[in-house]
Amino acid sequence: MNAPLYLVTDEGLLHGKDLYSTVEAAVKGGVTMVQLREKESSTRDFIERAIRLKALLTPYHVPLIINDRVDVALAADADGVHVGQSDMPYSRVKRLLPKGKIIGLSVETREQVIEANEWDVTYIAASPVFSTTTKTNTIVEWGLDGLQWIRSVSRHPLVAIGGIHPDNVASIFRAGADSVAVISAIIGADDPGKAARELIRLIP
Ligand SMILES: Cc1ncc(COP(=O)(O)OP(=O)(O)O)c(N)n1
Ligand SMILES: Cc1ncsc1CCOP(=O)(O)O
Ligand SMILES: [Mg+2]
Repeated sequence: MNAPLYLVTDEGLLHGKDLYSTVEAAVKGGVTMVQLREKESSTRDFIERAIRLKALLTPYHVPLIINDRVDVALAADADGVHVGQSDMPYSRVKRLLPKGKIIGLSVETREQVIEANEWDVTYIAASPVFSTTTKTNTIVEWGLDGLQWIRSVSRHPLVAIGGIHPDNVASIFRAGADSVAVISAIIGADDPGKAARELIRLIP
């Protein structure tokens, strides 16, 4: 996986901006992977957005990941799924998704990091690396020390998510992350393309 700048969507933070033009601007600015994260919408709306995003992203060769929902990923022929520790278990996701699809997994505890070494996930996501108001039902912040610890024991590519902005991007990569995933730093920005360009410039 080579996706150093990972954009996760959140309709609630668009503040009137259009989802598709926001994502396209961010991709033009340097985003290398996109996750459609819909916590409120109906299954039908989720699938419709996934199909539109997939069509938008394909010409840019940017993979589309679906949060939580394997059925939506299959319906939209997305490139993969991201699951957390309360979502469909890895073994089921693996069985349902065609070979070659991306599987991302959130890790919130040291035990979960060790357990993931048994599995062929595409990446693990340290969740959250820093506290964030975008998602509050989390256990504990990994911090930079936590990231370093994960890097030392995990065999998987490491994504960091939560509270990431231009001032802390470089330190996150120095701690061993392969990728930063952001919501508010791009989705909430007045100029999402510029925000993505600023972040990509800071990635070593
Ligand atoms: C890249 C990435 N990392 C972590 C998460 C969080 O997943 P989860 O813990 O299942 O929480 P929800 O996003 O489903 O609320 C993520 N979505 N993406
Ligand atoms: C989805 C998710 N999972 C862990 S933290 C988080 C939210 C990240 O949002 P932001 O980049 O705005 O802090
Ligand atoms: Mg989830």
